[in-house]
Amino acid sequence: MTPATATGTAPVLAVRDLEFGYADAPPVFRGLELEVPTGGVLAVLGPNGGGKTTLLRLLAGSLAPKRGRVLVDGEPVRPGRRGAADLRRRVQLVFQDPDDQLFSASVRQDVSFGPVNQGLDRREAAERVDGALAALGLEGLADRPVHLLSYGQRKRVALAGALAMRPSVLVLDEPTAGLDPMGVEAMLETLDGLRAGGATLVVSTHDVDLAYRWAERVALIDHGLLAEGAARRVLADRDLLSAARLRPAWGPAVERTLRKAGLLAEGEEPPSTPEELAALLR
Ligand SMILES: Nc1ncnc2c1ncn2[C@@H]1O[C@H](COP(=O)(O)OP(=O)(O)OP(=O)(O)O)[C@@H](O)[C@H]1O
Repeated sequence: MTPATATGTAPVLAVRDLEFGYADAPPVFRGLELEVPTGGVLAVLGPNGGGKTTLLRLLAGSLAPKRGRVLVDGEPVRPGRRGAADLRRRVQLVFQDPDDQLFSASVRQDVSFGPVNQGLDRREAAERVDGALAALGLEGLADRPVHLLSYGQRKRVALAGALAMRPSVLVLDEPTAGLDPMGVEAMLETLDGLRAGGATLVVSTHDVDLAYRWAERVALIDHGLLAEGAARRVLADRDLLSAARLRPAWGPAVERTLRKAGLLAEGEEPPSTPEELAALLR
């Protein structure tokens, strides 16, 4: 991953004047401008069909823009297959459904696929695979057949495979979708660990409350960028949420109520879990 850098430095990824549409359909994006700050979590929110997956795939080089550019570390991605392959290596996409990503017989084989295919020597590849398995708590499952794992475990294996590529940016399509509440918290804890290590994460979600409590920045999209900025500001704006066809979050309403009741001082962070809220009200 990139070394630890503070949010607010030059963007690690940017799109400029980007246009993309699927065959025989109106463009999903036209003139799209977006920057992904280095370090921290950018959550991409929008309604069903709004273009979240399409944007993530454009950022990760698995779709090519019809017009405009993607820049990594300020450098435009070269046109053509080699440019796209370079982008895919530096920006790793983790699909929403792990079964779209996993195809090897065992967990270790699957996580090894990227590093081995990249031509790394065996020792370096094994080191990366061991590191990724450890980061995801999968050491005990390394030799298990992938198809015998639970959905949540398969999601972790897919993430480990991306991590083993040591990308500059991890792009995760709905990483918490389909997980039970404990699975969601475990996934967030893992992603928090990566963030603390300096990773840049781009995460799509429909969950406004999750983005409010967890992401530093958000991009609201619905066939174009509606707003981008600090999660606490954008997601407290009911008009913006309504324009993005999203329901208001509980978080901002709770925060407003606590401040009005004098239970939260100026500059004090609002609670981000039910337990923290309960402690504040005790
Ligand atoms: N392979 C494809 N071929 C044609 N149209 C597509 C394809 N994939 C997506 N679309 C269309 O592009 C638009 C954006 O879809 P996309 O999957 O990016 O939205 P999304 O925000 O990720 O949706 P969801 O929240 O339902 O996953 C939609 O109108 C969708 O029907």
